[in-house]
Amino acid sequence: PESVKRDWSINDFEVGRPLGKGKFGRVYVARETKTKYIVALKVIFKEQIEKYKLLHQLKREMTIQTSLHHPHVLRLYGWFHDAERIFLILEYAHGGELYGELQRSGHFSEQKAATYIASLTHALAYCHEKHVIHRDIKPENLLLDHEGRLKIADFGWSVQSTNKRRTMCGTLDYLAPEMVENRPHDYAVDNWTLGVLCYEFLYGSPPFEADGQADTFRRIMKVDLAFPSTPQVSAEAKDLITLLLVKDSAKRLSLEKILEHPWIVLNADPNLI
Ligand SMILES: Clc1cnc2c(Nc3ccc(N4CCOCC4)cc3)nc(-c3cccnc3)cn12
Repeated sequence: PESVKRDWSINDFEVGRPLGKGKFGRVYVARETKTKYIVALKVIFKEQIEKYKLLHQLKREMTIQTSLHHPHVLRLYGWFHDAERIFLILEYAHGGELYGELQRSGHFSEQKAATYIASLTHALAYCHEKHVIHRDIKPENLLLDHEGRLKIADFGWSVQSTNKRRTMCGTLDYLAPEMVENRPHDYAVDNWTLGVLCYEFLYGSPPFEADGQADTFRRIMKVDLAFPSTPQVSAEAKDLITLLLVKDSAKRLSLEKILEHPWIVLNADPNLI
């Protein structure tokens, strides 16, 4: 859209309520004055970026995010800055946080979980094609559009919403063993994360959750995977999770094979993928 070439300023927007706040700033819903187009405006304070020496990472993340055009990846339309703040002009996800929906419902149906996993798999296949890995996917970074379509909304600046939430920066829950051990990681970390998310969508909490980070670390390294007896989950779903939560990254089910897995084929809603 025309946003790509124009240089924007805060005067082009009527800023609405805050959607969430985080370490680096806040996200607001906003309306572009001329077109009345609704966007999300993410405000990042420069002194925070300088203090944590994150300008390089921010630039890299923004360059990546601007180049990604996929129905399941939240768009970054552009950005501008003033003396003390950087503003990111983002696609507004009308449906809010997937995490909120998971908290409210406890766990998702197999159809909803399979649809979200299929959407994520397509988005990750696209990201890998563009040589983008480790999108740091966790429920906190997943949003929904007005039709309930999943949007990956992360470029490293995940924000904690106003509703109660676990400490995001601390959680190891979604990291693959090679990440946790700080070994070189490749695309397959995202396949592991899909296994963690699939489990969490179906059971309501991640598979290696533990009281302390050290215990979570141990459970991840051991791949200490157990399936509770409730809620009732199909054998196919457990099969897919087991094929993804494999310590040897080379042996994890590929993104293509995930989309061919019987549980996905039988349960994912083709209209929402
Ligand atoms: Cl980036 C970006 C684009 N769109 C959003 C968005 N959208 C959104 C829509 C609707 C509702 N509500 C709908 C009615 O019930 C209450 C919530 C919330 C968020 N939220 C956040 C967000 C939310 C929480 C914490 N940190 C960020 C970031 N976003």
